[in-house]
Amino acid sequence: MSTQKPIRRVTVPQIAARKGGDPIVSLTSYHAHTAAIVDKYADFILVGDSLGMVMHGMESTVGVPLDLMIMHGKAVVRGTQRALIVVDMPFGTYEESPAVAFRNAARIMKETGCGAVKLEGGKRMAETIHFLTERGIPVMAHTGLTPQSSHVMGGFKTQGRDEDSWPMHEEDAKAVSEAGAFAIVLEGMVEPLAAKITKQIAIPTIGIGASADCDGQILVLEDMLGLNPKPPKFVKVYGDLGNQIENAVKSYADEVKDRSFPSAAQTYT
Ligand SMILES: Nc1nc(=O)c2c([nH]1)NC[C@@H]1CN(c3ccc(C(=O)N[C@@H](CCC(=O)O)C(=O)O)cc3)CN21
Ligand SMILES: CC(C)C(=O)C(=O)O
Ligand SMILES: [Mg+2]
Repeated sequence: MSTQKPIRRVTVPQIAARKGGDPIVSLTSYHAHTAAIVDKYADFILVGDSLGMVMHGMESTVGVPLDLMIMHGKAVVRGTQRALIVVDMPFGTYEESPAVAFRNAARIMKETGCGAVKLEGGKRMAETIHFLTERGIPVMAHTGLTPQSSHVMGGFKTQGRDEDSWPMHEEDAKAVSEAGAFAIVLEGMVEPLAAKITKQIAIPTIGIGASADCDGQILVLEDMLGLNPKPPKFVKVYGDLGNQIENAVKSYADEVKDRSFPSAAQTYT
């Protein structure tokens, strides 16, 4: 029998209470073994729908199925014990009505064991965010550059370049905060707008391509590890995994060809 006490995960209220406090650390993860590493350092881990592009080679996040989010969500929950796990609701699973959103969010939570869901949209999603949170589903909001709307926006476009659009972005953030979201991702917006919104609203802002003044930051893990050959400008590359993987694969290929792999250590006698 293990005497080790189970480690309790970071809770939604603990994240919400970090407004204006110690910066919230978060990364995406789609995979059990990498999530186990991220779990030691992140307050929450996002199973993002960017997995469609990163893991499955899709051109956008629009084609990501709910079942795929659930499969990767399960993998990350199994691989972790400490961080709060947040799973993205994919395009088409929440926009139609609060009732449809509830049905799909409840499925995500029951089947993965995650602690919260995230969905894209400001004012227009406020009613749905209220509906979910009133019924026991914590919601992280996501405004600014919302990749699921890339077909309407004409691509992945930085938001707030034109100061006339600032009031709209400020109202979006205020609306989701008042609707009950416990935190909000601000993606791809000019720095002063993200800083302004962070000061105005009561919930923590999590920046990606936004501002160092946000209450926390998030990046796509594979981007910051150096696996994405063409990362967006807002990514800081902390690792060199692309080259490390290539060198390892090349060594393996060489050793297979010259029969130095497997050697005695890797064979059953
Ligand atoms: N690997 C990956 N990383 C991400 O951060 C990410 C995804 N995938 N998929 C979903 C969205 C899409 N994201 C993106 C993708 C590209 C740009 C991009 O190319 N931006 C331009 C700026 C364009 C402008 O200024 O309007 C850039 O040069 O960085 C931005 C966000 C962020 N998310
Ligand atoms: C970039 C983050 C915020 C995201 O939504 C994702 O990875 O899908
Ligand atoms: Mg996403």
